[in-house]
Amino acid sequence: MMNRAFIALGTNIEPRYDHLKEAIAHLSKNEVIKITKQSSIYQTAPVGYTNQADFLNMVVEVETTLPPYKLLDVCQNIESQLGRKRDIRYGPRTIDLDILVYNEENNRTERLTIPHPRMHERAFVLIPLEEIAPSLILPSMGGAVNDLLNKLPEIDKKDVRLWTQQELVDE
Ligand SMILES: Nc1ncnc2c1ncn2[C@@H]1O[C@H](COP(=O)(O)OP(=O)(O)OP(=O)(O)O)[C@@H](O)[C@H]1O
Ligand SMILES: Nc1nc2c(c(=O)[nH]1)N=C(CO)CN2
Repeated sequence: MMNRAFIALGTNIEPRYDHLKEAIAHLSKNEVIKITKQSSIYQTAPVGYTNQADFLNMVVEVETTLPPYKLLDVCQNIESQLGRKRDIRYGPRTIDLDILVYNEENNRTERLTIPHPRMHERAFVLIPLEEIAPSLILPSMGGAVNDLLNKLPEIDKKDVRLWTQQELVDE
């Protein structure tokens, strides 16, 4: 069966753009995962643990025959392959892949909670997600992506802006 999932990517250790590109390449080369939509890349101020570098964030839509836990395995293997080390909670990372949504499923275990429990309060997730799926409905979170984004305080959104490849040249 074909399933639709959304995956959020984030990185704040250089070379950030390369980490995004490599993670996308790993996803694409998986025979049972097809990337069907890809947001722009956004430069975002760190949320949570704020004493760290700015992130690049984006969201992709995928079609896959993998069940949720297998998709999580793929995401975590990509994180390991790109050299992610886990130390500070919410701290710096070479790459982070979070499953935001998987079909209409609601799952709540420590290893995997879907929809992602913090996505509705994160502008760095909702802004790229809105770009590719504005009317995606998240019943457990109280509405469609564009509604959730409208409910976020302006102050949370002001530090999320489009990132251009020109900035790669300048970096
Ligand atoms: N929807 C999900 N997507 C990815 N990981 C999840 C999800 N739900 C639960 N997890 C679990 O969360 C654990 C910690 O993930 P991670 O270290 O990436 O957290 P974090 O990125 O610091 O914080 P956050 O989860 O708020 O983005 C993972 O080991 C994974 O099993
Ligand atoms: N801007 C931004 N801030 C974060 C991010 C992230 O991807 N982008 N990820 C975090 C850990 O999940 C904590 N804080």
